[in-house]
Amino acid sequence: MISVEEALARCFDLVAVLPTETVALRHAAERVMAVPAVARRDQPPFAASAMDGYAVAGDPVAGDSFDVIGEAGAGHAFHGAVGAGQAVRIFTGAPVPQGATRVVIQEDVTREGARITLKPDADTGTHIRPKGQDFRAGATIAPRLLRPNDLALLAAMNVAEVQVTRRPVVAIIATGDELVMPGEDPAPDQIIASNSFALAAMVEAAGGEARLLPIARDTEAELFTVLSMAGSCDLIVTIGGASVGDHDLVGRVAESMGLARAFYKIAMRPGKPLMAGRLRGVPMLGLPGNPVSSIVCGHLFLLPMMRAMLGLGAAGPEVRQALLAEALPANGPRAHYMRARLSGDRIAPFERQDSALITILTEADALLVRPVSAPPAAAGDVVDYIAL
Ligand SMILES: Nc1nc2c(c(=O)[nH]1)N[C@H]1C(S)=C(S)[C@@H](COP(=O)(O)OP(=O)(O)OC[C@H]3O[C@@H](n4cnc5c(N)ncnc54)[C@H](O)[C@@H]3O)O[C@H]1N2
Ligand code: MOO
Repeated sequence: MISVEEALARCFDLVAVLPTETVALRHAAERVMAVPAVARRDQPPFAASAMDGYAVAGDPVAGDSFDVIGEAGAGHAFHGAVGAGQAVRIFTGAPVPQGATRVVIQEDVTREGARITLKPDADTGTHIRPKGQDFRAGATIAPRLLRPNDLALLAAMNVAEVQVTRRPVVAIIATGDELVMPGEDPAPDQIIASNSFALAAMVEAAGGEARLLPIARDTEAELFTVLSMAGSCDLIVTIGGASVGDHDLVGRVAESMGLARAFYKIAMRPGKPLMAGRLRGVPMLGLPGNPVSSIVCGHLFLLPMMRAMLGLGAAGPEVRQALLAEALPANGPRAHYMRARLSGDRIAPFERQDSALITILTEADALLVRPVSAPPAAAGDVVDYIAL
Protein backbone atom coordinates (compact mmCIF):
# COMPACT_ATOMS: atom_id res chain seq x y z
CA MET A 1 0.00 0.00 0.00
CA ILE A 2 1.33 3.43 -0.92
CA SER A 3 0.79 6.60 1.11
CA VAL A 4 -1.92 9.16 0.39
CA GLU A 5 0.75 11.64 -0.70
CA GLU A 6 2.36 9.18 -3.11
CA ALA A 7 -1.05 8.23 -4.51
CA LEU A 8 -1.93 11.88 -5.09
CA ALA A 9 1.41 12.48 -6.84
CA ARG A 10 0.66 9.54 -9.17
CA CYS A 11 -2.85 10.91 -9.79
CA PHE A 12 -1.32 14.23 -10.84
CA ASP A 13 1.00 12.36 -13.21
CA LEU A 14 -2.08 11.01 -14.98
CA VAL A 15 -3.59 14.38 -15.84
CA ALA A 16 -2.57 17.42 -17.85
CA VAL A 17 -3.94 20.94 -18.16
CA LEU A 18 -6.79 20.90 -20.68
CA PRO A 19 -6.87 23.07 -23.79
CA THR A 20 -8.52 26.49 -23.73
CA GLU A 21 -11.69 27.79 -25.32
CA THR A 22 -13.05 31.30 -25.77
CA VAL A 23 -16.20 32.30 -23.91
CA ALA A 24 -18.19 35.50 -23.74
CA LEU A 25 -17.52 37.48 -20.58
CA ARG A 26 -21.11 36.86 -19.53
CA HIS A 27 -20.34 33.14 -19.32
CA ALA A 28 -16.91 33.39 -17.74
CA ALA A 29 -17.92 33.31 -14.06
CA GLU A 30 -16.24 30.49 -12.12
CA ARG A 31 -14.20 29.56 -15.19
CA VAL A 32 -10.42 29.48 -15.09
CA MET A 33 -8.91 32.25 -17.20
CA ALA A 34 -5.97 30.59 -18.87
CA VAL A 35 -3.97 33.49 -20.30
CA PRO A 36 -3.51 37.04 -18.97
CA ALA A 37 -6.17 39.55 -20.01
CA VAL A 38 -4.94 42.96 -21.19
CA ALA A 39 -6.72 46.25 -20.52
CA ARG A 40 -7.67 47.92 -23.78
CA ARG A 41 -8.03 51.40 -22.28
CA ASP A 42 -7.33 53.54 -19.20
CA GLN A 43 -9.90 53.58 -16.45
CA PRO A 44 -11.15 56.19 -16.06
CA PRO A 45 -10.28 57.12 -19.63
CA PHE A 46 -10.37 60.83 -18.67
CA ALA A 47 -10.08 62.83 -15.47
CA ALA A 48 -13.56 62.38 -14.06
CA SER A 49 -15.63 64.21 -11.52
CA ALA A 50 -16.29 62.23 -8.32
CA MET A 51 -19.16 64.50 -7.25
CA ASP A 52 -22.07 66.61 -8.46
CA GLY A 53 -21.07 70.30 -8.37
CA TYR A 54 -19.10 72.85 -10.33
CA ALA A 55 -15.74 72.51 -12.06
CA VAL A 56 -13.59 75.59 -11.49
CA ALA A 57 -10.04 76.70 -12.20
CA GLY A 58 -7.38 77.85 -9.76
CA ASP A 59 -7.61 77.59 -5.99
CA PRO A 60 -10.80 79.47 -5.02
CA VAL A 61 -11.60 80.61 -1.49
CA ALA A 62 -14.82 81.40 0.35
CA GLY A 63 -16.71 84.29 -1.22
CA ASP A 64 -15.25 83.83 -4.75
CA SER A 65 -17.88 83.97 -7.49
CA PHE A 66 -17.98 82.29 -10.92
CA ASP A 67 -20.05 82.49 -14.09
CA VAL A 68 -21.54 79.15 -15.04
CA ILE A 69 -20.67 78.78 -18.74
CA GLY A 70 -21.91 75.28 -19.49
CA GLU A 71 -22.57 71.75 -18.32
CA ALA A 72 -20.72 68.41 -18.27
CA GLY A 73 -22.59 65.17 -17.58
CA ALA A 74 -21.58 61.51 -17.57
CA GLY A 75 -21.34 60.62 -21.25
CA HIS A 76 -21.66 64.30 -22.22
CA ALA A 77 -18.34 66.15 -22.10
CA PHE A 78 -18.16 69.94 -22.05
CA HIS A 79 -16.17 70.87 -25.13
CA GLY A 80 -14.39 73.98 -24.00
CA ALA A 81 -12.06 75.32 -21.35
CA VAL A 82 -12.74 76.78 -17.92
CA GLY A 83 -10.96 80.05 -17.29
CA ALA A 84 -10.52 82.23 -14.22
CA GLY A 85 -13.88 83.31 -12.81
CA GLN A 86 -15.70 80.62 -14.77
CA ALA A 87 -17.41 77.39 -13.69
CA VAL A 88 -18.96 74.45 -15.49
CA ARG A 89 -21.91 72.65 -13.93
CA ILE A 90 -20.67 69.06 -13.59
CA PHE A 91 -22.09 65.71 -12.53
CA THR A 92 -20.50 62.57 -11.11
CA GLY A 93 -18.68 60.60 -13.81
CA ALA A 94 -18.43 63.48 -16.25
CA PRO A 95 -15.09 64.38 -17.87
CA VAL A 96 -13.51 67.33 -16.03
CA PRO A 97 -13.29 70.21 -18.56
CA GLN A 98 -9.95 71.49 -19.70
CA GLY A 99 -8.51 74.07 -17.31
CA ALA A 100 -10.54 72.94 -14.30
CA THR A 101 -8.49 71.98 -11.25
CA ARG A 102 -11.21 71.28 -8.75
CA VAL A 103 -14.84 70.29 -8.44
CA VAL A 104 -16.69 72.25 -5.78
CA ILE A 105 -19.62 70.18 -4.51
CA GLN A 106 -22.98 71.80 -5.02
CA GLU A 107 -23.71 71.84 -1.27
CA ASP A 108 -20.79 74.30 -0.91
CA VAL A 109 -22.09 77.05 -3.24
CA THR A 110 -25.01 79.40 -3.44
CA ARG A 111 -26.39 79.90 -6.93
CA GLU A 112 -28.26 82.84 -8.34
CA GLY A 113 -29.08 82.55 -12.02
CA ALA A 114 -25.85 81.71 -13.84
CA ARG A 115 -23.61 82.80 -10.98
CA ILE A 116 -22.30 80.74 -8.06
CA THR A 117 -20.50 81.85 -4.91
CA LEU A 118 -18.34 79.66 -2.73
CA LYS A 119 -19.65 79.31 0.84
CA PRO A 120 -17.37 79.61 3.89
CA ASP A 121 -15.90 76.31 5.16
CA ALA A 122 -16.26 74.68 1.73
CA ASP A 123 -14.67 71.28 1.34
CA THR A 124 -11.20 71.73 -0.19
CA GLY A 125 -10.93 68.30 -1.88
CA THR A 126 -10.48 68.33 -5.66
CA HIS A 127 -13.10 65.58 -6.19
CA ILE A 128 -11.35 64.63 -9.42
CA ARG A 129 -10.49 61.04 -10.26
CA PRO A 130 -7.29 61.18 -12.32
CA LYS A 131 -7.25 59.50 -15.73
CA GLY A 132 -6.06 55.90 -15.36
CA GLN A 133 -6.24 55.93 -11.56
CA ASP A 134 -7.82 52.44 -11.52
CA PHE A 135 -5.74 50.90 -14.31
CA ARG A 136 -3.84 51.87 -17.43
CA ALA A 137 -4.22 50.51 -20.96
CA GLY A 138 -1.94 47.49 -21.24
CA ALA A 139 -2.35 46.48 -17.59
CA THR A 140 -2.82 42.73 -17.23
CA ILE A 141 -4.83 40.42 -15.00
CA ALA A 142 -3.02 37.18 -14.24
CA PRO A 143 -4.73 33.84 -14.97
CA ARG A 144 -7.12 32.91 -12.18
CA LEU A 145 -10.44 31.40 -11.26
CA LEU A 146 -12.83 34.16 -12.27
CA ARG A 147 -14.96 35.50 -9.44
CA PRO A 148 -17.75 38.06 -9.90
CA ASN A 149 -15.42 40.98 -9.07
CA ASP A 150 -12.95 39.83 -11.72
CA LEU A 151 -15.73 40.03 -14.32
CA ALA A 152 -16.34 43.66 -13.44
CA LEU A 153 -12.63 44.37 -13.91
CA LEU A 154 -12.49 42.54 -17.25
CA ALA A 155 -15.59 44.38 -18.46
CA ALA A 156 -14.10 47.75 -17.45
CA MET A 157 -10.97 46.78 -19.40
CA ASN A 158 -13.23 46.31 -22.44
CA VAL A 159 -12.41 42.61 -22.60
CA ALA A 160 -15.53 41.01 -24.09
CA GLU A 161 -14.27 37.45 -24.47
CA VAL A 162 -12.03 35.40 -22.22
CA GLN A 163 -9.81 32.44 -22.92
CA VAL A 164 -10.63 29.84 -20.31
CA THR A 165 -9.57 26.26 -19.68
CA ARG A 166 -12.08 23.81 -21.04
CA ARG A 167 -14.29 22.24 -18.38
CA PRO A 168 -13.13 18.70 -17.56
CA VAL A 169 -15.79 16.19 -18.58
CA VAL A 170 -15.96 13.55 -15.87
CA ALA A 171 -17.73 10.24 -16.47
CA ILE A 172 -19.20 8.78 -13.29
CA ILE A 173 -19.94 5.07 -13.34
CA ALA A 174 -21.67 3.36 -10.43
CA THR A 175 -21.24 -0.40 -10.43
CA GLY A 176 -23.13 -3.21 -8.72
CA ASP A 177 -26.17 -5.48 -9.08
CA GLU A 178 -27.52 -4.06 -5.82
CA LEU A 179 -27.97 -0.54 -7.16
CA VAL A 180 -31.01 1.22 -8.57
CA MET A 181 -31.52 4.90 -9.25
CA PRO A 182 -33.41 7.14 -6.81
CA GLY A 183 -37.14 6.96 -7.55
CA GLU A 184 -36.96 3.41 -8.86
CA ASP A 185 -38.46 0.44 -7.09
CA PRO A 186 -35.64 -1.49 -5.41
CA ALA A 187 -35.96 -5.22 -4.76
CA PRO A 188 -35.56 -6.22 -1.09
CA ASP A 189 -31.88 -6.97 -1.62
CA GLN A 190 -31.14 -3.73 -3.44
CA ILE A 191 -30.16 -0.20 -2.35
CA ILE A 192 -30.25 3.19 -4.02
CA ALA A 193 -27.16 4.48 -5.83
CA SER A 194 -26.20 7.54 -3.79
CA ASN A 195 -22.52 8.32 -4.19
CA SER A 196 -22.83 9.27 -7.82
CA PHE A 197 -25.04 12.22 -6.94
CA ALA A 198 -22.59 13.65 -4.43
CA LEU A 199 -19.67 13.13 -6.80
CA ALA A 200 -21.49 14.69 -9.75
CA ALA A 201 -22.32 17.73 -7.63
CA MET A 202 -18.71 17.99 -6.46
CA VAL A 203 -17.48 17.81 -10.05
CA GLU A 204 -19.85 20.53 -11.14
CA ALA A 205 -19.10 22.78 -8.17
CA ALA A 206 -15.41 22.45 -9.07
CA GLY A 207 -16.01 23.68 -12.63
CA GLY A 208 -16.36 20.35 -14.43
CA GLU A 209 -19.11 18.67 -16.39
CA ALA A 210 -20.36 15.43 -14.85
CA ARG A 211 -21.78 12.66 -17.02
CA LEU A 212 -23.68 10.08 -15.01
CA LEU A 213 -23.40 6.93 -17.10
CA PRO A 214 -25.78 4.00 -16.62
CA ILE A 215 -25.17 1.80 -13.58
CA ALA A 216 -22.97 -1.11 -14.64
CA ARG A 217 -24.19 -4.49 -13.41
CA ASP A 218 -21.63 -6.94 -12.04
CA THR A 219 -20.81 -8.61 -15.33
CA GLU A 220 -17.67 -8.19 -17.35
CA ALA A 221 -19.72 -7.52 -20.48
CA GLU A 222 -21.75 -4.74 -18.91
CA LEU A 223 -18.74 -3.09 -17.27
CA PHE A 224 -16.94 -3.26 -20.61
CA THR A 225 -19.89 -1.59 -22.33
CA VAL A 226 -20.23 1.23 -19.82
CA LEU A 227 -16.48 1.85 -19.59
CA SER A 228 -16.41 2.02 -23.40
CA MET A 229 -19.00 4.78 -23.28
CA ALA A 230 -16.56 6.98 -21.34
CA GLY A 231 -13.84 7.08 -23.99
CA SER A 232 -14.40 10.71 -24.95
CA CYS A 233 -14.31 12.04 -21.38
CA ASP A 234 -11.38 13.69 -19.65
CA LEU A 235 -11.61 11.53 -16.54
CA ILE A 236 -13.37 8.27 -15.76
CA VAL A 237 -14.55 7.75 -12.20
CA THR A 238 -15.90 4.35 -11.22
CA ILE A 239 -17.61 3.66 -7.92
CA GLY A 240 -17.41 0.28 -6.21
CA GLY A 241 -16.22 -3.10 -7.39
CA ALA A 242 -12.70 -2.13 -6.37
CA SER A 243 -12.12 -4.52 -3.51
CA VAL A 244 -11.20 -8.19 -3.38
CA GLY A 245 -14.65 -9.84 -3.61
CA ASP A 246 -15.65 -12.24 -6.39
CA HIS A 247 -17.87 -9.54 -7.90
CA ASP A 248 -15.35 -6.72 -7.70
CA LEU A 249 -14.64 -6.59 -11.39
CA VAL A 250 -13.65 -3.02 -12.17
CA GLY A 251 -9.89 -3.53 -12.11
CA ARG A 252 -10.08 -6.82 -14.01
CA VAL A 253 -12.28 -5.46 -16.80
CA ALA A 254 -10.35 -2.21 -17.08
CA GLU A 255 -7.13 -4.19 -17.35
CA SER A 256 -8.58 -6.37 -20.08
CA MET A 257 -9.30 -3.12 -21.91
CA GLY A 258 -5.69 -2.01 -21.56
CA LEU A 259 -5.65 -0.09 -18.26
CA ALA A 260 -2.16 1.08 -17.34
CA ARG A 261 -2.44 0.99 -13.58
CA ALA A 262 -0.76 3.76 -11.57
CA PHE A 263 -1.57 2.20 -8.19
CA TYR A 264 -4.07 0.04 -6.35
CA LYS A 265 -4.67 0.25 -2.60
CA ILE A 266 -3.49 3.05 -0.40
CA ALA A 267 -2.74 3.45 3.29
CA MET A 268 -5.90 5.39 3.94
CA ARG A 269 -9.11 4.93 5.88
CA PRO A 270 -11.67 5.12 4.42
CA GLY A 271 -10.58 4.52 0.85
CA LYS A 272 -8.11 1.64 1.01
CA PRO A 273 -9.07 -0.02 -2.31
CA LEU A 274 -8.60 3.17 -4.34
CA MET A 275 -7.23 2.56 -7.81
CA ALA A 276 -5.95 4.88 -10.52
CA GLY A 277 -4.52 4.52 -13.99
CA ARG A 278 -4.94 5.38 -17.62
CA LEU A 279 -7.53 3.60 -19.73
CA ARG A 280 -7.15 4.01 -23.48
CA GLY A 281 -5.57 7.40 -22.92
CA VAL A 282 -8.12 8.61 -20.38
CA PRO A 283 -7.16 9.05 -16.70
CA MET A 284 -9.23 6.78 -14.51
CA LEU A 285 -9.95 6.86 -10.80
CA GLY A 286 -11.53 3.75 -9.30
CA LEU A 287 -13.27 4.76 -6.07
CA PRO A 288 -14.32 2.30 -3.37
CA GLY A 289 -18.05 1.69 -3.18
CA ASN A 290 -18.80 2.64 0.39
CA PRO A 291 -20.49 6.03 0.21
CA VAL A 292 -18.21 7.81 2.66
CA SER A 293 -15.10 6.19 1.15
CA SER A 294 -15.98 7.35 -2.33
CA ILE A 295 -16.86 10.89 -1.29
CA VAL A 296 -13.79 11.29 0.93
CA CYS A 297 -11.63 10.03 -1.97
CA GLY A 298 -13.49 12.53 -4.14
CA HIS A 299 -12.25 15.35 -1.92
CA LEU A 300 -8.73 13.99 -1.63
CA PHE A 301 -8.08 12.85 -5.21
CA LEU A 302 -10.85 13.67 -7.69
CA LEU A 303 -11.10 17.38 -6.92
CA PRO A 304 -7.31 17.94 -6.90
CA MET A 305 -7.05 16.10 -10.26
CA MET A 306 -9.76 18.35 -11.65
CA ARG A 307 -8.04 21.47 -10.37
CA ALA A 308 -4.82 20.32 -12.03
CA MET A 309 -6.70 19.80 -15.33
CA LEU A 310 -8.17 23.28 -15.00
CA GLY A 311 -4.69 24.76 -14.63
CA LEU A 312 -5.05 25.64 -10.96
CA GLY A 313 -1.92 23.72 -9.99
CA ALA A 314 -1.16 20.31 -8.55
CA ALA A 315 -1.98 20.63 -4.87
CA GLY A 316 -3.95 18.52 -2.46
CA PRO A 317 -6.79 19.88 -0.36
CA GLU A 318 -5.89 22.70 2.00
CA VAL A 319 -4.90 21.34 5.41
CA ARG A 320 -5.77 23.51 8.41
CA GLN A 321 -5.21 23.14 12.15
CA ALA A 322 -7.56 22.95 15.11
CA LEU A 323 -7.42 21.81 18.73
CA LEU A 324 -8.61 18.32 19.45
CA ALA A 325 -11.76 18.39 21.60
CA GLU A 326 -11.17 14.96 23.12
CA ALA A 327 -8.39 12.40 23.47
CA LEU A 328 -7.87 9.89 20.64
CA PRO A 329 -6.10 6.52 20.69
CA ALA A 330 -3.01 5.80 18.58
CA ASN A 331 -3.69 5.38 14.88
CA GLY A 332 -2.92 2.25 12.88
CA PRO A 333 -1.10 1.73 9.57
CA ARG A 334 -3.59 3.73 7.44
CA ALA A 335 -4.02 7.51 7.61
CA HIS A 336 -7.46 8.04 9.08
CA TYR A 337 -9.69 10.79 7.68
CA MET A 338 -12.23 11.00 10.47
CA ARG A 339 -15.56 12.66 9.95
CA ALA A 340 -15.58 15.50 12.46
CA ARG A 341 -17.31 18.65 13.52
CA LEU A 342 -15.66 22.02 14.09
CA SER A 343 -16.73 24.35 16.85
CA GLY A 344 -14.66 27.51 17.20
CA ASP A 345 -11.03 26.39 17.26
CA ARG A 346 -11.94 22.85 18.45
CA ILE A 347 -12.55 19.77 16.39
CA ALA A 348 -14.40 16.66 17.57
CA PRO A 349 -14.54 13.43 15.57
CA PHE A 350 -17.84 11.59 15.46
CA GLU A 351 -17.94 8.46 17.53
CA ARG A 352 -19.20 6.33 14.64
CA GLN A 353 -16.78 6.25 11.73
CA ASP A 354 -18.24 3.40 9.61
CA SER A 355 -17.66 4.33 5.98
CA ALA A 356 -21.27 3.43 5.14
CA LEU A 357 -22.79 6.22 7.31
CA ILE A 358 -24.02 8.96 5.03
CA THR A 359 -25.96 10.67 7.85
CA ILE A 360 -22.74 11.25 9.79
CA LEU A 361 -21.06 12.56 6.65
CA THR A 362 -23.82 15.12 6.18
CA GLU A 363 -23.33 16.30 9.76
CA ALA A 364 -19.57 16.57 9.37
CA ASP A 365 -17.92 19.79 8.27
CA ALA A 366 -14.35 18.51 8.40
CA LEU A 367 -12.11 15.49 7.99
CA LEU A 368 -9.78 15.21 10.97
CA VAL A 369 -6.52 13.76 9.67
CA ARG A 370 -4.79 11.13 11.80
CA PRO A 371 -1.44 10.31 10.17
CA VAL A 372 -0.16 6.76 9.77
CA SER A 373 0.93 5.34 13.18
CA ALA A 374 0.12 8.60 14.98
CA PRO A 375 0.65 8.23 18.76
CA PRO A 376 -2.31 8.76 21.10
CA ALA A 377 -3.48 12.40 21.10
CA ALA A 378 -4.76 14.36 24.09
CA ALA A 379 -7.54 16.91 24.26
CA GLY A 380 -6.07 20.28 23.29
CA ASP A 381 -3.45 18.81 20.93
CA VAL A 382 -3.11 20.56 17.57
CA VAL A 383 -4.40 18.33 14.76
CA ASP A 384 -4.77 18.71 11.01
CA TYR A 385 -8.10 18.80 9.26
CA ILE A 386 -9.57 19.32 5.81
CA ALA A 387 -12.72 21.43 5.60
CA LEU A 388 -15.63 19.79 3.83
N1 LIG B 1 -12.22 -9.14 2.51
C1 LIG B 1 -12.18 -7.82 2.34
N2 LIG B 1 -13.31 -7.17 2.17
C2 LIG B 1 -13.29 -5.83 2.02
C3 LIG B 1 -12.08 -5.15 2.08
C4 LIG B 1 -10.89 -5.86 2.25
O1 LIG B 1 -9.79 -5.33 2.30
N3 LIG B 1 -10.99 -7.22 2.36
N4 LIG B 1 -12.09 -3.80 1.99
C5 LIG B 1 -13.29 -3.16 2.48
C6 LIG B 1 -13.22 -1.74 2.22
S1 LIG B 1 -12.14 -0.83 3.14
C7 LIG B 1 -14.04 -1.13 1.33
S2 LIG B 1 -13.97 0.57 1.17
C8 LIG B 1 -14.97 -1.85 0.52
C9 LIG B 1 -14.87 -1.34 -0.91
O2 LIG B 1 -15.39 -2.27 -1.74
P1 LIG B 1 -15.70 -2.02 -3.27
O3 LIG B 1 -15.03 -0.81 -3.77
O4 LIG B 1 -15.47 -3.28 -3.98
O5 LIG B 1 -17.22 -1.63 -3.22
P2 LIG B 1 -18.49 -2.55 -3.32
O6 LIG B 1 -18.18 -3.87 -2.71
O7 LIG B 1 -18.97 -2.51 -4.68
O8 LIG B 1 -19.43 -1.73 -2.39
C10 LIG B 1 -19.16 -1.50 -1.04
C11 LIG B 1 -20.43 -0.98 -0.38
O9 LIG B 1 -20.81 0.23 -0.96
C12 LIG B 1 -22.11 0.14 -1.56
N5 LIG B 1 -22.12 0.89 -2.79
C13 LIG B 1 -21.41 0.64 -3.90
N6 LIG B 1 -21.66 1.55 -4.85
C14 LIG B 1 -22.56 2.39 -4.33
C15 LIG B 1 -23.21 3.54 -4.84
N7 LIG B 1 -22.97 4.02 -6.06
N8 LIG B 1 -24.08 4.17 -4.03
C16 LIG B 1 -24.32 3.72 -2.77
N9 LIG B 1 -23.71 2.63 -2.25
C17 LIG B 1 -22.86 1.98 -3.01
C18 LIG B 1 -22.30 -1.34 -1.80
O10 LIG B 1 -23.63 -1.68 -1.86
C19 LIG B 1 -21.60 -1.94 -0.60
O11 LIG B 1 -22.43 -1.89 0.52
O12 LIG B 1 -14.73 -3.23 0.55
C20 LIG B 1 -14.55 -3.74 1.88
N10 LIG B 1 -14.46 -5.14 1.83
O1 MOO C 1 -11.29 1.86 3.22
MO1 MOO C 1 -12.91 1.38 3.26
O2 MOO C 1 -12.97 2.75 2.24
O3 MOO C 1 -12.61 1.92 4.92
O4 MOO C 1 -14.41 1.64 4.00
